[in-house]
Amino acid sequence: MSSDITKTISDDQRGLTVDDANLPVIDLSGLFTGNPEDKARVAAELGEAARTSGFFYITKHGIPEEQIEAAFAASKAFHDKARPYKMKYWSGFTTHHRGYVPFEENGKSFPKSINFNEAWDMSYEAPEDHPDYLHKWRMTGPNIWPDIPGWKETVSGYYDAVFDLGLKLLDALALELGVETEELTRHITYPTSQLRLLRYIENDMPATKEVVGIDAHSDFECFTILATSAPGLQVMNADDVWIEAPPIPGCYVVNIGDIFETWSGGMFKSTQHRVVNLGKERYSMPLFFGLDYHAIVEPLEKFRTPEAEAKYPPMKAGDHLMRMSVNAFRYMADARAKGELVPDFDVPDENPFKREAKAP
Ligand SMILES: O=C(O)CCC(=O)C(=O)O
Ligand SMILES: [Fe+2]
Repeated sequence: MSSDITKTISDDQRGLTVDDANLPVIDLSGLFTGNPEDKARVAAELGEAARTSGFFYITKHGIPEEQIEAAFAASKAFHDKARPYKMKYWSGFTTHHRGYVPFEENGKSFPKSINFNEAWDMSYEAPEDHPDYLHKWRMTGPNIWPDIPGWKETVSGYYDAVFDLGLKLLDALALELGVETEELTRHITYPTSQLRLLRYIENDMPATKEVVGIDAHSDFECFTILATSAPGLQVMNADDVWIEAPPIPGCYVVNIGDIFETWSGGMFKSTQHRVVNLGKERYSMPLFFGLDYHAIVEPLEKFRTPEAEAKYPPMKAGDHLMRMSVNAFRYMADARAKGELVPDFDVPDENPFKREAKAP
């Protein structure tokens, strides 16, 4: 297998390049000065981006480059292990989605369509007597860890740093929406905020609608803070056109998710995005900043117009995550088929937050 082959990329997998499209880069340093005017300025920029494309880069975010590199290195150290080692930590051994997700678990139509990625998944640490852990299938509970020396410390330290950054962003976005931060943070005690350590697998298949790095989707939580090692990511802009979002040194990519779209009554956009199958090994680390499983999500009071209420009926944050995960991970679909996972919510074929791209 070679990574320097000329790839066949079908037309529907192409995007505008950064030269043709406008990608906001927002300097967050104003969130760390303690000066309310600085914070308001950053919040206004975040709001502008969240209302238009729902997607932006952030720089001066306060997380040291070495810490991000160490987390990438930990991801590579795990993914470089042999398959039998990785399968000892298969997420299918858990009922709260922790550990290793091999690529053939991805998507409900494998092998007709292939998402060429594998992942290590962890989330907010919750105790083993947490009622939602005992209940099962609620994405809540203790993490598991591979027995690689220092790995847990590196990855959990990274998680904590990005989680804290998420709280800062949440606070700024609350200001921008004109609501008390507490109105949002009251839903966060043991959140289902997952960190994925993704590796996209080298392959010489073409890039088509069926063969992708990750299929087009929106994220299900408040927003996502994403570090990437290489090109491949595309995001849908405000005109529903795909644009390439390559890594920019020192920056994270942030996209608004389904929860913020709902809270804002549709004013903030939950960004559709995908990773094209460029066939090269690629690493990425999204942290999906979410809420407690049982948090009820609906338009915030000030955005509760009749249209918004009709479009965004109340949903449980965790049910939304689970109904999407049941379709996304084969072991969950299997558990459901065997009657071990019995959803007490509807499982639609498609995410109601999906938007289609304009024809290329
Ligand atoms: O790898 C990336 O750049 C994006 C990953 C992603 O969209 C996801 O895991 O939800
Ligand atoms: Fe995503």
